Amino acid sequence: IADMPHVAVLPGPSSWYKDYPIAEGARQSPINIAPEEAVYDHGLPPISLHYDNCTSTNISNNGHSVVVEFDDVDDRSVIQGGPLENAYRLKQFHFHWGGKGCHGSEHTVAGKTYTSELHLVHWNAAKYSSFAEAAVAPDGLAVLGVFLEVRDERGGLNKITDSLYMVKFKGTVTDFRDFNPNCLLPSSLKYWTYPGSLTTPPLYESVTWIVLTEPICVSEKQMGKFRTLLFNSEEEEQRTRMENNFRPPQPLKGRTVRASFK
Ligand SMILES: NS(=O)(=O)/N=C1/NCCO1
Ligand SMILES: [Zn+2]
Repeated sequence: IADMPHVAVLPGPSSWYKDYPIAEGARQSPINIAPEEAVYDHGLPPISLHYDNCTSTNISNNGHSVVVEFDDVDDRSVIQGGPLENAYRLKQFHFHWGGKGCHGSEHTVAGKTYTSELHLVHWNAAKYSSFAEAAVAPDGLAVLGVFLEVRDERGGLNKITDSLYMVKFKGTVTDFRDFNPNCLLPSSLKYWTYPGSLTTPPLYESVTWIVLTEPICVSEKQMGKFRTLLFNSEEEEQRTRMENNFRPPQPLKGRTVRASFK
């Protein structure tokens, strides 16, 4: 036994149900979006994003992704409209990506995967007094999903990719001020929306998903910088590249995906 190999097995999505039974719940995310099955809802207003006064504070590696956090003490940066009854406050954004190649997104569109997916996480501060309280409420969170596909470089992403070397290891964080996520949005705000969950443990079924149909383009070089991040902390001997940090699509279980467009 003493000479057992030190192979750390990362508990992947397929074993999360053991610690988080909700993993097999009725409104889990991500899902495969089938555009032909989506129901156009003419009652769905456009979504409106107010990020101009947003205050980014830091960028960090939490061992699952790279996260940019925002000051969420007031409604200076919110998403509203669309399927949302209230304004939801921007708390953080992060990404999911693959290894080399075109997989890496969490949601898929008619089975198509993208190289990455950006999640802008917001919480319902009109009804709840903290992110933690909102995170366990069925209408507590709203996550805006943006697909990234490999083509030309996206200028607005460079401030992030040029900072990644400072958060290489799990548990590292560094100041990251004056970043406005408007520069990471596509020209169209056409979206699909459905009731879902966090895609990472604890997988709470508290997310109204708003997934934009139009991807943004990023370069292979920019994606390569995400893959220089590590899952491990500097103290650990293991050096495992941070990639394929996406959960695969989950059963729809009778949910309807609504489209904001015909
Ligand atoms: N991938 S996700 O559903 O946005 N997951 C989380 N976890 C904390 C905030 O957003
Ligand atoms: Zn995410």
